[in-house]
Amino acid sequence: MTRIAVAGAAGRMGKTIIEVIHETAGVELGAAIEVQGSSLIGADAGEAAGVGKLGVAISDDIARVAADFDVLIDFTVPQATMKNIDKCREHGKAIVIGTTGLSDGEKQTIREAGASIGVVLAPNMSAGVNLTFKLLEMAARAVGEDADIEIIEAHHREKKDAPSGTSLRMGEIVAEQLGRDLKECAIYGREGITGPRDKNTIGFETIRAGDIVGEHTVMFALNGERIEISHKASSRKTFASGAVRAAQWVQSRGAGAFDMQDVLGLR
Ligand SMILES: NC(=O)C1=CN([C@@H]2O[C@H](COP(=O)(O)OP(=O)(O)OC[C@H]3O[C@@H](n4cnc5c(N)ncnc54)[C@H](OP(=O)(O)O)[C@@H]3O)[C@@H](O)[C@H]2O)C=CC1
Ligand SMILES: O=C(O)C1=N[C@H](C(=O)O)C[C@H](O)C1
Repeated sequence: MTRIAVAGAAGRMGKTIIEVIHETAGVELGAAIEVQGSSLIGADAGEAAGVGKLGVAISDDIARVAADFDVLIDFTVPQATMKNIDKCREHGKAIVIGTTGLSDGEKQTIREAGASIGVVLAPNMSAGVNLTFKLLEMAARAVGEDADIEIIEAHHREKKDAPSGTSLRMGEIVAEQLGRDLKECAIYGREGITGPRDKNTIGFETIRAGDIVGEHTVMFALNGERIEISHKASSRKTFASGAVRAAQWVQSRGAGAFDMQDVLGLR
């Protein structure tokens, strides 16, 4: 049995993860964490998630519930994730991180925690997106040098970070295959007299609208044809199921820094 704690328990992803834990054999909700001052501290996490009473009160202090879980799943904000990684290190707990908008330095600190605890960090926990990453490697190798490459992503109106963590990872994968540095070749949106397109750039377009769960398209445009590799998520359960699977996987792995390619055996 894997006992899971959920950070950001009252958030969109936190509630969905609690729902998936409730529906999945071999896992149980051990603890639920929310930000200090939240009106839901002390409330039942199952009731807050809409699945009925689970007997787990939402806490604002990981230290106080450390004996109740094996793996923390964190879908919050970078500032909270960085505090949670320290707490997990302190208490010897594995962690699965889905939070996006992390800086390069923050990602490096998270990976370094893998020296003492199990860490899975991935901007997208869906099996479909992780398969898409492999297709992008193939497409970039086959036509990337000759193509104009554009990455288009769409998410709900409440999303805090842009471009999405997934689209940035897609850009990195394509750039790596082409021997380019994404930091130098990325163009984020266009406006004004931009002139003709520089062939070596990778463009990003961001849409924020309505309740879109998460959509990503990478376009490889050539003369006379174009290839579009797309993924469209229609339910947050696809991410939540991946996160729960990662929690079970990392519990049996021990220390190390991993991503969903490792969890899904796609490396
Ligand atoms: N890797 C993946 O597969 C996916 C990643 N994501 C990412 O997950 C993150 C969360 O997304 P989403 O659920 O939509 O966002 P929400 O804003 O709905 O949820 C975030 C939750 O974290 C809470 N929170 C903030 N600070 C803390 C803290 N210190 N301790 C505990 N909880 C805290 C927030 O509380 P409050 O609102 O009170 O501030 C909120 O309830 C984003 O970075 C998003 O991009 C999303 C989907 C899939
Ligand atoms: O905030 C979201 O909702 C999502 N964020 C992730 C990202 O930034 O890539 C993944 C997913 O598309 C949903």
